[in-house]
Amino acid sequence: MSHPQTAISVADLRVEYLDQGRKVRALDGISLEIRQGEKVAVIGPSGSGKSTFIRVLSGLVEPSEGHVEVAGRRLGPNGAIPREHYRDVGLVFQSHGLVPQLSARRNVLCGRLFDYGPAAVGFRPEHDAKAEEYLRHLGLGERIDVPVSRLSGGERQRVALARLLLQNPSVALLDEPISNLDVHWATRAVDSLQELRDGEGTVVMVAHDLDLARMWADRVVYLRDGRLVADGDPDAVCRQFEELGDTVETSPDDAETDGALAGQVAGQEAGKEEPDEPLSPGMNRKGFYALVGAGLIAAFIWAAIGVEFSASKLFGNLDNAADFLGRLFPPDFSDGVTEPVLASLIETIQMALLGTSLAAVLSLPIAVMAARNISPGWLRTGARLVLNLLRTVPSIIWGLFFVAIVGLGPFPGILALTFYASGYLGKFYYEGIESIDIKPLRALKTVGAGRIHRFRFGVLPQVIPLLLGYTLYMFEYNVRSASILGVVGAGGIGFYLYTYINNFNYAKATTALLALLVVVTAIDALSSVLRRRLGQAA
Ligand SMILES: Nc1ncnc2c1ncn2[C@@H]1O[C@H](COP(=O)(O)OP(=O)(O)OP(=O)(O)O)[C@@H](O)[C@H]1O
Repeated sequence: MSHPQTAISVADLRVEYLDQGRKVRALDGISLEIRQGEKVAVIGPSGSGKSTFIRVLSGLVEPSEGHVEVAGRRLGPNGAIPREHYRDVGLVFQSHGLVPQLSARRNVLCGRLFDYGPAAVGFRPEHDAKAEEYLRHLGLGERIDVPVSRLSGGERQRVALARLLLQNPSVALLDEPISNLDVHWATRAVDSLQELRDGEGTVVMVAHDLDLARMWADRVVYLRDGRLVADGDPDAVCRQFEELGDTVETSPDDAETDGALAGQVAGQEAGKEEPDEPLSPGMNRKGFYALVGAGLIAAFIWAAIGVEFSASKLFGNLDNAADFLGRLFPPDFSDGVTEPVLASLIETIQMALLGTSLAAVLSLPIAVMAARNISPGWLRTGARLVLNLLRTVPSIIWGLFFVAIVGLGPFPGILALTFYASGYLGKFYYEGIESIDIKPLRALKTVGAGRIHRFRFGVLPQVIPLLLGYTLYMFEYNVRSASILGVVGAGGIGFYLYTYINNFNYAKATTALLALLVVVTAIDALSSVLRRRLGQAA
């Protein structure tokens, strides 16, 4: 254990990344100590290892070698970071790590999640008041309850800083936190860092502005090619930096090394553009697409020959077609037809509504179990198997099964729709859950949020609009599916369609089809408006 006044202790730190099988050394033998309360700026040209340094101190990237101790806790190698670590250590990335769907206020409040139990409802008034005070101080008084997705890059940076202030950690680590701010707000932002732990907070900040580093920092650390070039008095170190002719560039927003972290976490390279290189020896991308195209054409020909597909069969029977179409019109609108058609149409919609709602309830837990980013492998495999099975059986076959079990009527139809739609909804849901942005989740973890908090504040706001959209789409689809279940006696308008056509009452069948067309078109229009709204809310 180091001296109690030491906030950060690093000895002989080395970090290597694996980049397409090659080792890239990002940090190479860094040793330094930072005392509690010190304000340290880290400078260096692009690629010198500044972000990696911050990430190692935060516990997000493991050191390959060396000793790292932050806020009295030894980090890595291969050591899990306890949640308590993130009460003492706060982080701000250039890519903010905010939850876009939540308001600025709620994002800031997430900085205190550590103080709340998983089932807590609402935040304490004193935290709310403080969150508001910090947002106002940083010039966001008018934007407090606006979702972060509608804020500019600079505004988001200020929200992330306000969250750090509310978290009030003893060690604050910031990676280019003010790159999008003008001088006025940048100065105010760095000044506000003095408030952390009543001035006793330790701050390590990657800085791209040498003037700001000179003005604000007690000490400047200068990295180059992963090595420590200088460490000490801000004026002297910045002068050395200028004399060496280095330049500090701001990392492009969002493309910053968050990708680096993803690479580490997933064990694969990230944040690198895929080059247009040969896909396998001797084949480039164009050759690959030509091969795929030829394969598709061959598959089409194979299928057409297999089923004796021939356009001449249709055109050779044009007389029959004309005769059939002639008998469809005019539709029969007599009461004896419209009344049962309308009643069965209403039943069809009711079946689709119930089937879709039950499917949503049934498939959501299965989807959570099937999502790669949430569930362990063994559970995932089982859950996906269940969803595949549900999807494999067509709705009409489910209808036959349930008619055999519970008898004729709309009830077996509802069960058939529930089972069939669960297979699809479950797949849509888990793909939706897998597509969420994990940066905000990671950021929530770094303010000490537990699993349930991360799900409530990080996953749900992102997926709810998406899942509602899928469910609406499924309802739309189920109205169509429900319209054929009557063929097997499982309720809905299909019964009349089937009976009319079987008895050659084509004019009556046309009436039923027209009624169905009107309803399906209206539901399509309504559902696409609703889905568009949900998309905007997302
Ligand atoms: N996930 C990764 N995989 C492979 N190499 C990586 C990865 N992340 C970073 N590197 C490499 O490690 C070195 C240090 O990168 P780092 O992002 O820490 O530097 P930086 O000083 O923060 O750069 P910048 O100012 O451009 O953000 C660079 O050579 C970079 O290409």
